[in-house]
Amino acid sequence: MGLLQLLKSQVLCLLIICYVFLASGLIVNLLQFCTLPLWLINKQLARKINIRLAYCISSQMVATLEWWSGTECTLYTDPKTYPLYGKENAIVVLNHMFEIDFLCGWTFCDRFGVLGSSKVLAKKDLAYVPVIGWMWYFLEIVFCKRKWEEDRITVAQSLQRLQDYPENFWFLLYCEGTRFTPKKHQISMQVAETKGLPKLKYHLLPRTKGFWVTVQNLRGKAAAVYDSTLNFRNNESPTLLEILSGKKFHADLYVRRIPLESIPEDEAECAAWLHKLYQEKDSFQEHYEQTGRFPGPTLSPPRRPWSLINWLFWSFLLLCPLGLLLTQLISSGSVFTIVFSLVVCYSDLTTQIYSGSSLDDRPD
Ligand SMILES: CC/C=C\C/C=C\C/C=C\C/C=C\C/C=C\C/C=C\CCC(=O)SCCNC(=O)CCNC(=O)[C@H](O)C(C)(C)COP(=O)(O)OP(=O)(O)OC[C@H]1O[C@@H](n2cnc3c(N)ncnc32)[C@H](O)[C@@H]1OP(=O)(O)O
Ligand SMILES: CCCCCCCC/C=C\CCCCCCCC(=O)OC[C@@H](O)COP(=O)(O)O
Repeated sequence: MGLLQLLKSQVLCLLIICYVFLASGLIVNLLQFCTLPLWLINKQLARKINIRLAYCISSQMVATLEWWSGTECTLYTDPKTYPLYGKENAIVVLNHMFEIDFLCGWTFCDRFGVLGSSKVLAKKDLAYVPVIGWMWYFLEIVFCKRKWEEDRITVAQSLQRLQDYPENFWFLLYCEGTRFTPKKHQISMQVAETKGLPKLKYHLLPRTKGFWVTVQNLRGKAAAVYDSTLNFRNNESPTLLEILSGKKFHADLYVRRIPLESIPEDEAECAAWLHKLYQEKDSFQEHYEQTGRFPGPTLSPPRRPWSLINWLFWSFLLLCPLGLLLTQLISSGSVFTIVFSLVVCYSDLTTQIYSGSSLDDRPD
């Protein structure tokens, strides 16, 4: 492990990153709250301001992936459709296999200039998470309770509200509804069997209702579905903690642009279409497994400096007062200072010992 890598893996660095994220996030949430009266006067302006405020939060996580961990992202796609990315509204269908798949999605959003405005069909519980969940409330993120009797109305209404959204957005849909685990896979393949559907090896059986309601309600607004399949090189499954510890990975994303008009309007036909899509997605994963790459040409959209600039700005703003406070505490020599310093040093030491052994003991 190099010196820089060792430095990045210190608990103190993790604490600093989380402090900047939480403190800046709560400030942004407060600013978002202050835009409430504006929604009554000028809704489109309020939306545009909230897009920029949301960027301040989500781009910090993007910066940790791109600039702190140095993770690289390669896009496999048709060069003819590439110029359209970021220039139109789209529904993104992504496999849900990795802890940080949403973060890789955000990275691509940033590279195509739609990070602040991008949306997701998220479970309702996430709306109550401070910083991210509160930010999403002002971004008009669509939440579902995963109870179709209720969702069919509320999800459709939330999607209809996006018809006059003033900026381009990508709407992310994890049709599998939950992250892949062998146990969930086994259950969902039992459902596939009872429905007479072909088995999938790398995906859970997609939930078709959310996809159908999204396509129907975004017709005329979204131009296409971006069928996206994500994988990491060397069979790795990165965690958020590893990214925050500065560990580098290489993500590969395979994207196919499918015009929205080509998707059937009828619910049953649309469901059958989605099942077929997931069978194709499964074959792309099989291709990756066999060859270590997705089919077709590769492109590497460059990372942009804005996420880093935003991160440095908030770090400067929030770490300067903290530094001053700590200097004052140390010079006062209070008991608190000594206890705090000891706790930080101790946790740093134990993490080094643990990470040293656990990383080295990992199987190849
Ligand atoms: C160029 C670059 C391109 C791309 C870049 C990539 C991405 C970037 C894009 C945007 C990024 C933006 C934001 C991302 C940020 C963060 C995201 C983070 C978190 C969000 C993650 C979540 O919260 S996922 C959970 C919530 N979402 C979903 O659940 C969506 C999928 N679900 C549905 O659609 C559901 O249908 C529903 C929620 C609408 C309703 O659910 P409900 O449970 O009520 O109904 P069902 O659908 O289950 O209907 C019952 C039918 O299901 C069958 N069944 C039963 N058991 C199973 C099973 N185990 N598997 C499959 N099916 C099952 C049952 O038989 C019923 O069948 P029917 O025939 O009657 O339909
Ligand atoms: C600058 C970096 C600062 C780092 C601070 C870390 C704080 C991280 C805080 C928030 C991240 C929120 C991301 C939310 C996305 C999580 C994905 C997710 O939760 O998917 C749920 C889905 O699978 C369904 O799950 P279940 O079926 O219920 O199981």
